[in-house]
Amino acid sequence: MDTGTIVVSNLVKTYKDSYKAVDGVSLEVQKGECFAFLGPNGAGKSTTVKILTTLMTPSSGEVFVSGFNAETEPDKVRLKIGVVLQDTGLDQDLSGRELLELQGRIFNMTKKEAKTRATELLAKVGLEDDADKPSKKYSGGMRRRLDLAMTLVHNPEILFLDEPTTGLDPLNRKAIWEEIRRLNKEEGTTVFLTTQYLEEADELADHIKIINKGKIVAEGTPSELKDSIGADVIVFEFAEEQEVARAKELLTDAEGVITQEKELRITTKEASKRLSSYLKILTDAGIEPESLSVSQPTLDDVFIQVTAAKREDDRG
Ligand SMILES: Nc1ncnc2c1ncn2[C@@H]1O[C@H](COP(=O)(O)OP(=O)(O)OP(=O)(O)O)[C@@H](O)[C@H]1O
Repeated sequence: MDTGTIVVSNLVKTYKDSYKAVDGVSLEVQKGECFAFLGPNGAGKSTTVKILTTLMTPSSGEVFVSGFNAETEPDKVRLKIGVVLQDTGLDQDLSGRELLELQGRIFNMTKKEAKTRATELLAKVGLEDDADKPSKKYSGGMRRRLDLAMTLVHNPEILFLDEPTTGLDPLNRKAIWEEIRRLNKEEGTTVFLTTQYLEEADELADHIKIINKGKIVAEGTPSELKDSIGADVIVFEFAEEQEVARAKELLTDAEGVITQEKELRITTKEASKRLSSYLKILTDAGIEPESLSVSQPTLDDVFIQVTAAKREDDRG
């Protein structure tokens, strides 16, 4: 019944210096769902993935993966999951085919079974033509496809992907997305994804949670998250950062104001009505925005809004 599910209750991870990298995270992923975990650098995503994939033990809380306790039954969990971490460190002298066959043998396949599976997977991820090259000659995109194929050898029920497309060009990113989507939608593999690309989460995920400083700060489907902003976004761009700070001081009655470099973003329910009064306040004070726009919120706006507190803190 629990096959392909992830249940995390009140997970806490405190590193030696007593900093809580994960601070009471709870989440559930259903079988066949694509779940995305978003957060700024250092939010606690990789720590969570390491605990869910049995590479690290929690300080407290419980984690069940495919019905098995990740802390007390790690071997059972490992048989059910495939993991693509940020740096996989594959043996670069071996070819893609050799690495896949070796992986098959690690999962107790006969030589013949491992060969067949390797050929099948090379075709699946589009690496047939380069199957026999040493993997050190692979491009970044090819290596990511090989990483993905390596995790699929034993037909995992759940796939953990830690920033699967970081560093890839748009074409390779799209190819990886298609493969993830196919695995998820056609083969019913549960996917747990961490990403810094909101576009990636928007494209792939059924459900998103945003983590900041170890705590979940927002959650929902991509459209629920966008709707949660409940308003339009006015973006002013200025020539100088000082003008942004000055504009923020002047627009005292604006709610949901976020500044980022030369941009000032206002999230408001009455964008068109308020725009002219905001512009007047600014121009009266001698500040001319270089550009302005009004748009529907994107996942970026949700992300910027819920993680803004962290950046304000970082600036001190
Ligand atoms: N082994 C460790 N010892 C001590 N602190 C650590 C360790 N690993 C991570 N941290 C700290 O825990 C916090 C969460 O780190 P984590 O790597 O989980 O974040 P992340 O969301 O994956 O970030 P990124 O997007 O940069 O990979 C950070 O403040 C990090 O510095």
